[in-house]
Amino acid sequence: MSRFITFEGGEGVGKSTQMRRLAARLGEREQRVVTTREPGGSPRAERLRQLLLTGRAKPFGQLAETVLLASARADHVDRVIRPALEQGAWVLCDRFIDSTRAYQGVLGAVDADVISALERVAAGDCVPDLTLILDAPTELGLGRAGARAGEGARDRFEAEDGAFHERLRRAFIDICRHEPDRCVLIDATGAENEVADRIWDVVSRRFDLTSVAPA
Ligand SMILES: Nc1ncnc2c1ncn2[C@@H]1O[C@H](COP(=O)(O)OP(=O)(O)OP(=O)(O)O)[C@@H](O)[C@H]1O
Ligand SMILES: Cc1cn([C@H]2C[C@H](O)[C@@H](COP(=O)(O)O)O2)c(=O)[nH]c1=O
Repeated sequence: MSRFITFEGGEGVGKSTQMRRLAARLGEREQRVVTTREPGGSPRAERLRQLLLTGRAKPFGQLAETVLLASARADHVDRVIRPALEQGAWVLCDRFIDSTRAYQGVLGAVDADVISALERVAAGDCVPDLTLILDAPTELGLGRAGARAGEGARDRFEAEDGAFHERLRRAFIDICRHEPDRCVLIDATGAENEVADRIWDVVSRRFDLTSVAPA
């Protein structure tokens, strides 16, 4: 059984934090875990991440950015995700296909057929078994992200206005509604421990780990 879990949601909701928490919990149960992220995750894809997040690719337009994201994803899947799954590891990934659907598809108005075609080319059969969509009021997520980065260090999406982030939140909720078997909406409000417990509840039930005690 492959175990590919992705973390999705708006800016600053706690995806990276919760991915680390879940990795630690799985590690305590002697599971082999690979954590990774998008855009990036492999050396070549990390170079494309720099282009995208600094805004240097922005003048080329939304379609070109979407193609760059797909190129980065193809390398990441081929070199990191698929090999790890084939070796029996759990793969936890901070953002994946749903971020492209939400940011480039819904917010960027790139045609849904183009997004789907690029998704098939880049990810192929590497579809997540479970996607945790972390949801919180946008001001909470942006506040957390701002406190972490300092105002001057926001990336180009964090710097978008409130309406952008509300639409983004709605886009992720809609994705969850359309794919209820794969996606689970997680209440990301409250303390880190509380959110981690909500996630563990979902993961341990889904993958039958409720009776596996920490080593
Ligand atoms: N439940 C929580 N309560 C308070 N602070 C939190 C919580 N979860 C995460 N944080 C803090 O909020 C900040 C953002 O968290 P994190 O980087 O995990 O979010 P993210 O969703 O991965 O952000 P981004 O979308 O920018 O990648 C960090 O400083 C983190 O320590
Ligand atoms: C995978 C992916 C990501 N993005 C955007 C979303 C975020 O603003 C950044 C990544 O930054 P983070 O701090 O690592 O969350 O990239 C996107 O627009 N499209 C995508 O497919």
